[in-house]
Amino acid sequence: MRRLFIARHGNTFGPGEAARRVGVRTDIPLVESGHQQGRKLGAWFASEAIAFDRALSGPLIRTRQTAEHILSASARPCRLEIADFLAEIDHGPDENGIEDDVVARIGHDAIAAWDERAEAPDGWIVDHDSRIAAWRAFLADLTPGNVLLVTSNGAARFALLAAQSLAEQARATGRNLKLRTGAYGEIAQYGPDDFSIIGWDQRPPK
Ligand SMILES: O=C(O)[C@@H](CO)OP(=O)(O)O
Repeated sequence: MRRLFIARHGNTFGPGEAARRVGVRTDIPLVESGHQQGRKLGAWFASEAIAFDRALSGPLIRTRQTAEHILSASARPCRLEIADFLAEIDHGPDENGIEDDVVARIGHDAIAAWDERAEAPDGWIVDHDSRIAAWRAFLADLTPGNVLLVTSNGAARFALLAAQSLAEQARATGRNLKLRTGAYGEIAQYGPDDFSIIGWDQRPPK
């Protein structure tokens, strides 16, 4: 069996700072609470005796820093691989825009379509088919073990659409595709299209 742990990086905005739609063109580091979230994920996986046989991160600094925190808490840390398919999307005219301004431009329904069905809002640059193809290529490797993937909110959701059994489970549970910062999803893989979503958007307990 293969267990996939798909984590979103920690916070990139400090207390009192307005959240912005940061994408692939906005490479900002974690803030202090984001470092704490990374350390917390690492401590949680270590406490659950989950060590990783493979670890991948998107190229952005926020994902790499989070992955490094997780691996440094591990009893058996593996090498961190940088994987382009885990890179964040491009928010087009909304890139690095304050969330309230983005909502004013595209509306709540467009955000809901993105979070529920990965339908990109007008102007965002998201190659839906290539993203699904890249996740499929990754899921075709059935080597048993635990794999950590640290990525961004816009990129992680395509995992749930890349296999029929995952998409069906996500639909059946009415699961929102989104991950909060410092949260992760766990997927068990038993065969080429035999998956079980164990959890999604869960954060380590307090
Ligand atoms: O939700 C998003 O669109 C972005 C944040 O604006 O996510 P991430 O920070 O994970 O790139």
